[in-house]
Amino acid sequence: MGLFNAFLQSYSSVSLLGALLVLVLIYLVSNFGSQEDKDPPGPRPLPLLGNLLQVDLKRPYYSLLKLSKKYGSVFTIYFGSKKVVVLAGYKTVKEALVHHADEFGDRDPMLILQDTNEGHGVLWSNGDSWKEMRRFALTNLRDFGMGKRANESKIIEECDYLIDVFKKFKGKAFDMTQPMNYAVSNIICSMVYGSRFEYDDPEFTSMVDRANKSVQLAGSPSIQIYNMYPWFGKFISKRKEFLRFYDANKKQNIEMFKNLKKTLNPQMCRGFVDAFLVRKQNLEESGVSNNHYHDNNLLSTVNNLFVAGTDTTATTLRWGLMLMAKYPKIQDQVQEELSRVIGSRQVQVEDRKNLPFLDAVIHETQRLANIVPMALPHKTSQDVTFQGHFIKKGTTVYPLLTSVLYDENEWEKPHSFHPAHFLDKEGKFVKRDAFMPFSAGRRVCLGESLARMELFLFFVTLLQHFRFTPAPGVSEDDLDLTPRVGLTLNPSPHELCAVPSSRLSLSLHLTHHPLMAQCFSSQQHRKEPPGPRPLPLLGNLLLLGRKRTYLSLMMLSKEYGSVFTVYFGHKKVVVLAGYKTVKEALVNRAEEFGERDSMFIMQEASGGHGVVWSNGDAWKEMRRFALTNLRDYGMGKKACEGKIIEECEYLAEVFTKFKDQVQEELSRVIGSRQVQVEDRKNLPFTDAVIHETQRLANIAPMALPHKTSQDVTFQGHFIKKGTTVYPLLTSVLYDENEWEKPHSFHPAHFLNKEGKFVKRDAFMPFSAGRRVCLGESLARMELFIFFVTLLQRFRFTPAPGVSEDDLDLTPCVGLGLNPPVHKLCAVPCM
Ligand code: HEM
Repeated sequence: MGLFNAFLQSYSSVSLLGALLVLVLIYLVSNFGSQEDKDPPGPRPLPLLGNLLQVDLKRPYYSLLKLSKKYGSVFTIYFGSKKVVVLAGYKTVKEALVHHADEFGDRDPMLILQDTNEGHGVLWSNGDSWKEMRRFALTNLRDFGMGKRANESKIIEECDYLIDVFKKFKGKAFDMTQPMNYAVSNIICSMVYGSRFEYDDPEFTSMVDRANKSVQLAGSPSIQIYNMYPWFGKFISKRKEFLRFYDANKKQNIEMFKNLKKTLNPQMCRGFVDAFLVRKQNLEESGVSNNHYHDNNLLSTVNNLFVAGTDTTATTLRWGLMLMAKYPKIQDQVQEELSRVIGSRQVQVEDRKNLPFLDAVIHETQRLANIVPMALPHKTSQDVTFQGHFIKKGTTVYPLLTSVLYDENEWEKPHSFHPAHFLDKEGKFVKRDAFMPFSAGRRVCLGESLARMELFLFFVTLLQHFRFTPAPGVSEDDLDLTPRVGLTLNPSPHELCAVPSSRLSLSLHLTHHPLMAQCFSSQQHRKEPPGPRPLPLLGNLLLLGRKRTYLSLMMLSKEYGSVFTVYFGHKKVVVLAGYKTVKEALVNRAEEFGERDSMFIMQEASGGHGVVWSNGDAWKEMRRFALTNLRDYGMGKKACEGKIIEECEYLAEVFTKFKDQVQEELSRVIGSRQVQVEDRKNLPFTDAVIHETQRLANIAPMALPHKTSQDVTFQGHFIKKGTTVYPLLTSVLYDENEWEKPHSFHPAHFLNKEGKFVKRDAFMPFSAGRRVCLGESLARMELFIFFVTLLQRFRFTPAPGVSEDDLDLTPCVGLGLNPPVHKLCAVPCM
């Protein structure tokens, strides 16, 4: 039925008859459909139509699943005259894609995508060009943050924008497709173009809308007919629409490339496009012609990343929210786990391991949503004998991912939404082999790590802020899970309500938890943190060393514990000491301890503006803007590396002026190559030395003063809203429970027995939580490159006449701890 409907949608009956006649003639002169002995079995094809009568073109994956029950896990089917081998079930798909990765690893582009991509790019290409583009895209997307921490804050920031949009609907029902697409698209855009876009920027929104519509069109029955019978092309209106969208996005991309080219700085690539243009330029300059870095590959690869990076993840998220609305009890469980484990603080990727139920729900959403049901068509790169069947080189192969994700031998309840598929008896998360929504093998999804991070952060943040329900008048049962037709499976059009879950309801929720209930009841006693008795006017000033307040506070913490009160004159201050306490306050209770308390002098100077000394919405906006823009200008990215290396050169020049060594000898010896950030992983000892320097130097010993944003009960103590709080970072970096030799310079703190670098939780020189240093990634990169470059070129020694022991490590007084005034020799290395 689907087939004939598709015909009737697209043709007049006269042209249809004419076309059928042509097909009959072609069939008669061909030996179509003749089966070889060892061909995989399959239903007998009809002339011209092949097996189209057995396939519902609106849901071909579903028909193939049914056919696999009859013909087994490797079978042949004819889409018109096109012979296709279908692989079904986890074991078979895995065996083909993973164990015979090369043989089954080529792509068979559908005709409509061959027309537009012409064998370029990464999705629909093959051979050396595909290999080079895939490698280049992977390397560069990783450099621009894919799967890394750098991306985490970008995604979290984008969640904030999305939340603002959702809030505007004030709990009323709306279609979430567009805002979700824009938010997700911005993540790939910032990696590809180097910037995000506003949701009301018509250039951006039209590009996303067109991409989304194209994916839907590419899976429509009439375009499938075109893929099988190209002769009908000009009669198919959806094909024309698809090509129109493709051309419009192509034009827009060409315009964007032009603009990026105008401002291109090879030392500072903003994103994938810059990196590509620089590579292209370098190859041209060195006279290498005939390479893969040409405009067509740029255009197709960017388009592929843009489409694949937007549609898939946004669709999965919409399925997730719809499933939450349909199964409110599961949503309850997710939100209970969220409030118990992270409360209202900002989520981090690291939290995933402590949120097994939520993780299971995301995995189960991906499994059931099954958004790429037949993967993308593969092709055999050579003759293969597989499970006793012969498959000729060049045969189209569909790895039927539906049959893996719904495999009855692998899943207990393959057709239900059952998060327990991913939980063991103790409620711990368990991986499942047959979880294969990203496919596997050579053509496995290139954006898997990015998608996984996005799904987690977006999903958690949305569920922290909203409760999702069906539109008024629609029951949970009415929510229809039948997917819309398309190349990827979207939910059918629907609206949901995103009802803001107020902080109050979160807190109320929390009081049900025994630990929290304990806190709430102790609040009634208003037990303030202990501390030394203050004198009138002076407070505890006599106890606080004038120069090294942080050391006095360390001493006081030994007496009064990890949360204590101290009076700076008449100003009451609560001090937090030790890794566990500081982390609990700044990370787990980020909101309550996240305000800045201005020092009077800073308040006078800054007027409460800017990002360090401000609070409220102004701070939020400035921090977000500064972070986005510093990142756009390279912070924490490869783009920054070149800039820092350049600066090292200037510094090295200054240093060498003080020595009488010959410049020429210097450059010859250091002529070895320049360090790169990537080298860090191969320099564990250097890395440990840098970390240990930061730990021991402890340059921000009391962080900057915080302030409670509301009344807080913390570790049994009551702290009033507006109280100044000092997270005593010294007490974290020198915590005797955390460090083996807290007061010595001991790089081994960061090395395991094999000499490999190990992270330490109590390494917190940048502080943590809401007010964590905004420039952490930049600083870490600078420290590494400066330090390594200087040590590559110089040996540092005390000034003549000063012994190593004479070098005094007592820091200078100041807001940050500087080394005391001293001179060193920078002796150029051989
Ligand atoms: C939930 C999200 C996603 C899902 C379920 C998904 C799934 C898939 C699947 C099934 C394939 C086809 C694999 C095959 O042919 O065997 C694929 C390919 C691909 N995906 Fe994804 N994907 C997702 C997100 C992303 C993102 C965010 C990006 C952006 C970088 C991306 C980029 C690609 C590319 C470039 C390919 C083609 C790889 C090649 O042919 O070598 N995907 N994806």
